[in-house]
Amino acid sequence: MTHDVLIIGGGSAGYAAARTARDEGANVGIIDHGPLGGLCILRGCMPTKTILRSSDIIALIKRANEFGLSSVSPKANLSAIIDRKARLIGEFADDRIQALKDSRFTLYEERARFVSPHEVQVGTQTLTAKAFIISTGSVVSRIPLPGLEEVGYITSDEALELRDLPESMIVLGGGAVAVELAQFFSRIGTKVTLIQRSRHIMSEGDEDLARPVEARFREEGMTVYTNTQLHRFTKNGTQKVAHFTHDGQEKTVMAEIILQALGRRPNIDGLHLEAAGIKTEKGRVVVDRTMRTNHPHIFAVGDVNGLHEIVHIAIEQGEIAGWNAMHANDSPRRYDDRLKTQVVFTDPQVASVGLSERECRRENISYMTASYPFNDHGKSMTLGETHGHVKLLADPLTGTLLGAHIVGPEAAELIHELIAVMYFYGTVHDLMRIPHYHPTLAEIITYPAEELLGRIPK
Ligand SMILES: Cc1cc2nc3c(=O)[nH]c(=O)nc-3n(C[C@H](O)[C@H](O)[C@H](O)COP(=O)(O)OP(=O)(O)OC[C@H]3O[C@@H](n4cnc5c(N)ncnc54)[C@H](O)[C@@H]3O)c2cc1C
Ligand SMILES: NC(=O)c1ccc[n+]([C@@H]2O[C@H](COP(=O)([O-])OP(=O)(O)OC[C@H]3O[C@@H](n4cnc5c(N)ncnc54)[C@H](O)[C@@H]3O)[C@@H](O)[C@H]2O)c1
Repeated sequence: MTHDVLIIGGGSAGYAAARTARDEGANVGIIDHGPLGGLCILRGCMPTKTILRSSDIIALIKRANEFGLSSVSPKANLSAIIDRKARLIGEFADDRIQALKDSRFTLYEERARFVSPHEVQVGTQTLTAKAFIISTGSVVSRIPLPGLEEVGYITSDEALELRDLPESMIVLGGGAVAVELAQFFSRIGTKVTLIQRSRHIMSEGDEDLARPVEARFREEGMTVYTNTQLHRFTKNGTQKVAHFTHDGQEKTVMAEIILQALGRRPNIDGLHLEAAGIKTEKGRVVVDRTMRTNHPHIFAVGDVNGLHEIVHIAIEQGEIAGWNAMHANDSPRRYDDRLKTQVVFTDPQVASVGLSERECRRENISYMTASYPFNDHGKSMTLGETHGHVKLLADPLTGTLLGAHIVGPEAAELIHELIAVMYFYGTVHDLMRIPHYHPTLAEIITYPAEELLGRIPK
């Protein structure tokens, strides 16, 4: 069987590529061994955000007194939370499965492997195509820490299926998976200890964004160790024990369950990329800005290229590859990460777009920055949501926004004004001219903008 475009992996990136290539007139084949639906829907973005809603609500109910309401002692029913998640995820997955099975595509529910740069084996069939788009996603990294495999652990996959509330949990790591799930379990009643190697959680971002989240975690009763080195894991009866160094001191922590959230790696297992001569580097498929691999007719998009494991970026890359695959002789579309955005859905939320201070320093980019705290902002005070701040980075001469970062209430929503302004190469002057309703959380953006405006040479 021959196709114009063959997509290997029908998750968010692959489906976006398939739809785009189809709209450009391609005869598209999609190969996915299943379960169909993709990480974001089945075990990523959507299930985590669904269960976090329950833990956010319970945390707010526990603060009833603060708002002049009689206190209540809510209790979480983890099994019911998982039922709600399963119901919603089932609906989201059904929509995606229907779309993949649409007659506009040919769906092969098989595992794919390359036989040559122009052929892919699925079951007993060999498929050929003018272009291939690899979108096989990522898998949890196995980290060789002594004793960890032997004592056993769960990953985010199993954490999203637990029905009995663990009494205690050690969370390894301080990335997005670790912090979102750590706060979920802590808020619904598990005694959580989070162990992070770097000096602060969410170590890819600026330190000032992590500190308010760590403070909130500790206030809520979580134990957070940063700046650690994990040594080994042992068992004490049914308890699992982590042995580590913290600030130079030997420590041990015991818990019923270990959640291993030490990162994911591109999923190239069993694809036989070598049979097609596709270049990889540190386990990721190497691509250029047009999403092409070292073969111009083979593309790789989403988590499998290891650029950013974020779903809207996976979709954007899929659309770029789907279009480029059908326009080999036109000027190619390119992926641009100027507006790279990430949100972590803790409370307070953390949202970033564009450059961080760390990136500006590393790349020698001149910038000026100003921050404003939510605990001095009227609307957040009325809401009782005063953790965190807004930080803007701008060009010191022109005031053009280079990056924007929010740690605080509704950061995930608030960041979109800044994404829009940056999309149009807007400046701090623009932020001051755009009307902001009073009293809103969004008004806070004007305070650091005003400070930066005052620093621009007249
Ligand atoms: C717990 C968690 C929470 C997350 N939360 C968020 C969030 O809130 N926001 C956000 O932006 N991102 C989030 N992410 C990241 C996001 O889910 C991923 O970046 C995104 O889903 C990746 O999409 P993809 O299309 O690259 O891969 P996937 O969706 O994983 O698709 C890969 C597909 O390839 C198929 N496949 C694999 N190998 C083969 C093969 N050999 N042959 C045939 N088919 C194959 C698989 O069955 C799968 O359907 C989260 C991730 C995790 C783990
Ligand atoms: N809200 C969101 O958008 C969201 C939510 C969850 C996941 N994701 C995406 O999924 C991807 C995977 O997330 P993740 O949190 O699993 O990975 P990650 O790479 O973001 O974090 C892994 C953490 O483990 C630590 N670590 C790694 N090896 C270690 C070792 N040997 N000892 C001690 N610590 C070690 C790292 O310092 C880091 O803090 C991320 O890229 C993230 O963007 C996004």
